[in-house]
Amino acid sequence: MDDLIYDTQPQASHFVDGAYLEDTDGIPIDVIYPATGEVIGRVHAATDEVIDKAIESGRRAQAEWAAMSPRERGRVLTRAAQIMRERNRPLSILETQDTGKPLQETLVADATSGADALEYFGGIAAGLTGEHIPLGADWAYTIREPLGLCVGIGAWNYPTQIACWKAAPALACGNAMIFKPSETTPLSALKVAEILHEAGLPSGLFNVVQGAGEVGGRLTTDPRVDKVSLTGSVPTGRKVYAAAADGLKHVTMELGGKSPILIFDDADLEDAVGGAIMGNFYSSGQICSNGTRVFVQKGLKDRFVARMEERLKGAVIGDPLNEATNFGPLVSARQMEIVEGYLKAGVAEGARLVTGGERLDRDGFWITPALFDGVTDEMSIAREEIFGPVLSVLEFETEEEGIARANATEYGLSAGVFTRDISRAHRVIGKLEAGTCFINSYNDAPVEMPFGGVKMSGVGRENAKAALEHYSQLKSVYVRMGRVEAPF
Ligand SMILES: NC(=O)c1ccc[n+]([C@@H]2O[C@H](COP(=O)([O-])OP(=O)(O)OC[C@H]3O[C@@H](n4cnc5c(N)ncnc54)[C@H](O)[C@@H]3O)[C@@H](O)[C@H]2O)c1
Ligand SMILES: O=CCc1c[nH]cn1
Repeated sequence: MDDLIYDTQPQASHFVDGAYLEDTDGIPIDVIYPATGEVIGRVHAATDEVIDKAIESGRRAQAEWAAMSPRERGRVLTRAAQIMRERNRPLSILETQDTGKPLQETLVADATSGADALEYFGGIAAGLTGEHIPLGADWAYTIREPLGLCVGIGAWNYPTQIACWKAAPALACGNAMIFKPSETTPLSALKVAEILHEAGLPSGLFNVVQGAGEVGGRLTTDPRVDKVSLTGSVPTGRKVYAAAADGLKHVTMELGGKSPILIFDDADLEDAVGGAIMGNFYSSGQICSNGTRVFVQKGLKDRFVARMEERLKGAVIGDPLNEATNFGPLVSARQMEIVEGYLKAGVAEGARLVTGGERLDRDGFWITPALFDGVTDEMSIAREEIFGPVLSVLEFETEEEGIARANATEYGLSAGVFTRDISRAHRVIGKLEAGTCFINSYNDAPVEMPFGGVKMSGVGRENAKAALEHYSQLKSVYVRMGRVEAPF
């Protein structure tokens, strides 16, 4: 499979009912390679006819899929995982072309993460059982049933991973899914659909339709849809959650963050710097869980900043398809403008730009990794999600102060602690208001661990056994063994 290269112009815009589907009446969407700004493909947003076909085929297929044994469903997912692994390189190249992320990253974090999810949920599908509840002479039992037709709506930073993190638990539980990728990165989800069908997934169970927020909105509000799972920003999450609530639909909301990393004086400096690099500059800083507020205790702060500046010289910025490159462009001109705006705001508000933050004089959307020191809590770079390569260092003195300042945000996606004092590590993590936490590490996202946020960062969890709760519902059955006693 290593010689397989996918065409960046897909066969058609949508994948519906087991086949590619085109309808050029839909609004055209150009696919732009972020490293050069070139148009490398074009898709069309789904028309009402495409959406209707996706919904109808999904509902039809779901009824039969739910009637299969969970083990049979799991086998299809496991096979898809295997195909995905075999095609990791061409899938990674396509992901790099879609997102601009370096191939060095996409080879290890995108299709591989998608395959992990398919394998994990394929493996535990057979364990989807209810429970027996003894009630003296009588008893009850529960059955874990699917929700029906689920809609997945993706962000642009991890297109393959997001499609698989949603599809794998949904399908394992016996649901169908319609997935709408971000309009910025429409390519990879089509490959996920191809692979699932090649692995034996019946037609209609995983449909991909293209489009922007308007298509997402139509899917969210359609009464034939039972659940909506969004990965996106908080403003979009508010809209989608509200629209879904009107139909009392189930939701999963994987939203944005402004996560803290607390680095104590006793931390291993190299690990702390490495963790902060993983939490700020991987994927050019475009990761929801990034720890962009790096609180460093006073005794270590200057050494931390100096060492970070030094290690940032190791960023290899260049052609993302060259495996030596470890830092790529931002996903779009719009995202680059947003980041530039925050860089200017940081300087204007009095933070010290230690290094980076330069726009490169070349085609594409390039900004070098930026390190700010002397950041204070009220600055916009410390309060708002930037979603770009901008690390802010904030100094703190005591544990209590660090925790209070870390929690002073409406977000609650992730948090990290670096310290050699293991009691302190657990004590601090216990007090941090975040859904996904790390001790002496940052940004690991294994499928075995639940992923998601608290406060404005989200509702529900992806991955692990926890995801099954969000793609299934319990039916309770009371069983009377004796006669029914009634008052009359
Ligand atoms: N928590 C997580 O797991 C996670 C993961 C990745 C990204 N994110 C977040 O995503 C954001 C970046 O991604 P983005 O710019 O693509 O986000 P976005 O909110 O702009 O868009 C996300 C998706 O929602 C769709 N959408 C927009 N308006 C809609 C509406 N009214 N109804 C239905 N769908 C609508 C978009 O077309 C896109 O597919 C960041 O805030 C980041 O933190 C969160
Ligand atoms: O972007 C958010 C999800 C994620 C975190 N780490 C890898 N993917």
